[in-house]
Amino acid sequence: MATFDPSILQSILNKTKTESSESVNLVEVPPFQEWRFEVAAKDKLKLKLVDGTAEIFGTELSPNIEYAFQGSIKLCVFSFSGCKLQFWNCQPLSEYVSEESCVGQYLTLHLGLEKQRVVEGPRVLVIGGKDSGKTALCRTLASYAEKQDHQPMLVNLNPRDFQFVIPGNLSATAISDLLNVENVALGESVATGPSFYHQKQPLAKTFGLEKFSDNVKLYRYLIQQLGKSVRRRLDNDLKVKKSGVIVDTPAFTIKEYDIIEEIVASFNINVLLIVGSERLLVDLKKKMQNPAITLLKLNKSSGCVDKDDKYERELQQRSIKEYFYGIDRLQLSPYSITVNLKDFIFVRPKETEHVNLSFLSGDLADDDEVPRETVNFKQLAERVKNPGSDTLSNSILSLVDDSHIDTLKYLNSDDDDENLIKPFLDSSSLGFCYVQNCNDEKGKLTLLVPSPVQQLPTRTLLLTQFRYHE
Ligand SMILES: Nc1ncnc2c1ncn2[C@@H]1O[C@H](COP(=O)(O)OP(=O)(O)OP(=O)(O)O)[C@@H](O)[C@H]1O
Repeated sequence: MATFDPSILQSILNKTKTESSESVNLVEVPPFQEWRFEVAAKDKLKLKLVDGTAEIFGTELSPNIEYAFQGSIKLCVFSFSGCKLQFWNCQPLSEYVSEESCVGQYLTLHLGLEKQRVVEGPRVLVIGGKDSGKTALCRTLASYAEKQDHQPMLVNLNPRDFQFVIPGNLSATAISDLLNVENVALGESVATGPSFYHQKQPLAKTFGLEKFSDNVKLYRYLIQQLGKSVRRRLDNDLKVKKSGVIVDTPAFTIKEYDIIEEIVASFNINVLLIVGSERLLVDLKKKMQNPAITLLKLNKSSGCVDKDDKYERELQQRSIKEYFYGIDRLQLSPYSITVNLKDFIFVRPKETEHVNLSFLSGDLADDDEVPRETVNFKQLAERVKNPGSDTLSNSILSLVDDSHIDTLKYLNSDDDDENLIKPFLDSSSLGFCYVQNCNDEKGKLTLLVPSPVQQLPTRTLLLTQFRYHE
């Protein structure tokens, strides 16, 4: 007969996760630890904070409110004081409580940045390897600052990512209220309609391509343009200026040093955070001689999950869906509008051939420089000649703010002058629409737009590389 082992009973009693009924699970998160979970693509996990305090990447959860996390999501709930969470509706793909949270480190960093928030707040640039937790860190820092009544500018320079906009954009948003943890794009914007929280108004420059390397010159030009707009905002809004700027980026290596320099100059960066790569820190220290910039290395969280291409595409499609249709708790009603093709100017970014610079042993080709005065706009974007269903079907279009451009002049001419491209690239996006149907015979285009409009607020549509299928 088997003997009773008291350690088994002890381990059952110690287990932090217990099934309190058939379908509702309880997780206990000890202080300074985090519960990491992953939800499968087709599932929806419901979650409630039933005791203590908890946050997701810096955004506090409200007690006893039901949160829904739609599939394909990898997150963690951290607690400073310890908490109890209930979850139900589906079993996560994986879940565990980890003692190895990086939040203590993020908090120390936040307190350091907080000291700089006197007249002009810190301008922070976050760089690091792919999936090293750059976005999680930026979200956390922005949320902590917001909690202390600041309004930091959260800037996203990763065109594969999306913050209050859809993918393909470089954006800057003043964070004036909680981020929406249920929404993959962090929340609704003024363009999409109602919101739980104070609506965010992202400033977006449409890049339109998926990877920054698809057209480095255009990418760098838009960084300069966004930097200018952010500086204007800081000059006109003392609260935002005092709060500072937090810049999220794609995975750069030292080979992209010229782009890093471009960002540093455009956003007047004074704190450079390198996540998880000592090598990158050492290389940057060698190249960056500016004493006004503080370089700091942060550890990569052991919770970071690799996002493969398929997963990123799923998230991108979801962000587009949520842009038009909202989330479960706050469903939006987009509108269809039919317009004449001939009434619009279509511009699209040019995809340039990928140049492999790795053979240059870390130094960049001179050709890659974008001297500010001598940009050749023909290399950045082009006018779409004869737009029709073959080019437009299912595409995502950016509504370019052309209020200051004499668009009639361009509509009535086939001119491919490079001066034509510049004003459009210098403009911001007013929002996005999706091509539901393009009737070549009738010359009509049916678009899905987020808000009800009699007519589109622009005559210029920027055709992105992104497609959406309902
Ligand atoms: N502590 C954590 N626990 C669980 N999941 C986490 C944690 N930190 C990050 N993640 C997840 O790991 C993935 C990678 O993190 P994140 O997107 O922040 O990295 P990134 O460096 O910004 O990625 P990219 O290089 O694509 O820009 C994301 O799905 C994120 O939600």
